Amino acid sequence: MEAVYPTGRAAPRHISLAARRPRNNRRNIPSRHLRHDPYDSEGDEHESDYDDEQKDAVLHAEPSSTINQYIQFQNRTITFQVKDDGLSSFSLPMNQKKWLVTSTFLGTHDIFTSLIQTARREYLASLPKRAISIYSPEHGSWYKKSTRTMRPWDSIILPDGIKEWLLDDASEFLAEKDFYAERGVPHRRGYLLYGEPGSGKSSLISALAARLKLDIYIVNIGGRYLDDDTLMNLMQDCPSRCILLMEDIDCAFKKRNLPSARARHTTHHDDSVSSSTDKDQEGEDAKKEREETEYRPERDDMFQNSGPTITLSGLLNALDRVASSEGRLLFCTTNWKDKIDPALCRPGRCDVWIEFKHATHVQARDLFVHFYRSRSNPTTSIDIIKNNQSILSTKHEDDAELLALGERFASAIPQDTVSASALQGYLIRFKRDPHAAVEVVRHWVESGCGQGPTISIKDGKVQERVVDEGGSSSSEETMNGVLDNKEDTHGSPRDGFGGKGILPNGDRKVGYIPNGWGNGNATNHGNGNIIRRARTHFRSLSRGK
Ligand SMILES: Nc1ncnc2c1ncn2[C@@H]1O[C@H](COP(=O)(O)OP(=O)(O)OP(=O)(O)O)[C@@H](O)[C@H]1O
Repeated sequence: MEAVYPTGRAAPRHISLAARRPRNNRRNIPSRHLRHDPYDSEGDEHESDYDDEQKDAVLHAEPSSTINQYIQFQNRTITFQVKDDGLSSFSLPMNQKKWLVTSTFLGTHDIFTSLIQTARREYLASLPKRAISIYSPEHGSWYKKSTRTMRPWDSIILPDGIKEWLLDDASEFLAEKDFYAERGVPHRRGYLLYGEPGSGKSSLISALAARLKLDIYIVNIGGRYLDDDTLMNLMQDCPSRCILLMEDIDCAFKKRNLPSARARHTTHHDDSVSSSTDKDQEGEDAKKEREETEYRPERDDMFQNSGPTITLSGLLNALDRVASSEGRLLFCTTNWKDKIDPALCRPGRCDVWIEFKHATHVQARDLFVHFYRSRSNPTTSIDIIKNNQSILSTKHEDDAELLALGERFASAIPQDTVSASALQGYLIRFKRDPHAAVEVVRHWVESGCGQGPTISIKDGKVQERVVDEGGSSSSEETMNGVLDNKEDTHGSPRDGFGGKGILPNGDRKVGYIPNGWGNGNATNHGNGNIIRRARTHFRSLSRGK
């Protein structure tokens, strides 16, 4: 819908709204015709409202062409009248243009602008939002960087009802604007999500944004081109009803001083799992640790001197000032809570602290079930492979079977030692074969849960990390060696894995399952088919299928 203001007249009493037919089912709204007030208390008047997904919407706003219609708006009567453009009735419908003429008495054109804005806001609010927009600062203003498909809420698997609690809390906060106003309390709420990497902090924020239909404004407070004034302006321009995200907040003011790689490693796995005596691995850990904590003068100085940076007090001011947008949800994330200045996460700034840990048994099971359950039909498990045949399971019993497999999978995962992202990475290797995923999970756990890449490509060579019965080893193939080797998926020595791992009976060694680094301690399950299937999946992955 386009607002066309009659020109050459002061304070026009009527205004024409041209209702255009959508081209390719897309709505074309020239946003420059509408005023944008970033401080509008309703808040969503950001021009981003004309996002791609919203252009798809078709607006039906045609009253009868024979009868005038009247509405009351802001204590004025507004008349609607449809007029055609005078073209012959023989012209094709797509060439005809209709005009929706609105008029009122004793008013100014402002009432029409207000009417359009109100109608648009209510209309957009009623649309099912299919994507969230991500904004970040550029040249001191917010710019839309991307549009993300909405992450399904049920794809986030957290223990103890955390996500349900968060949803309730955030929804209640958004609905209580008046409650805050009556008590003179700034309508702002802050959450600190802290804990293990890959435990779902960012994913939860995306899913919450999708669920509450909020866009995300990400500010990297450690950014080189951000100073206190710019940050203040950004906070003021941030619309109400949005999520303001500050990731890795511990990195903002100090040089990050990571604990040693070894310390990190032991938090991921219990001693029995992580007590690998693999000297190479130890050497690599030590090297990595040195690299991470070493002081590198040129690099640090370069960053410090290359542009303005924000100060802690600048950040606190920006968050607290009256001008700072109301109704926004602030989310700060960190892997190292203890490194954050207490002033930043005190109540009023970060009111709620949520700890994220490695996966519990229940989480591991639910992640498994969710992963293999079809999205389109939650009671249908996809393509479960049985006896080397791919079948589509549709019965409810299969759900029970999936749950039983999930229990077996979870029982192999040590409690609170493996991140949800590591579990997800493991399951992706067995995309369509939950049975294989269950069969070999113990070996994956024993070998250190796949720390590091499973495949690395360096100097034109594909290096696969495999675990052997005798301990860790790796095999190398040239790119051609792997890619040329297409005919065999059943254990020929020319299978792209160096021809190792064949047992006398022709089965694969279990230790050759794609499982990651470290000492395998693998044993033979005597289930060659499972192993072959696992390897076939793995090979497909390595070919990028
Ligand atoms: N609890 C979870 N439920 C579902 N998926 C998860 C969960 N935790 C992690 N994942 C998956 O792992 C990946 C990484 O998760 P995410 O980025 O949310 O972790 P994070 O805690 O923000 O990590 P970091 O602290 O390193 O930024 C995502 O692809 C996500 O799908």
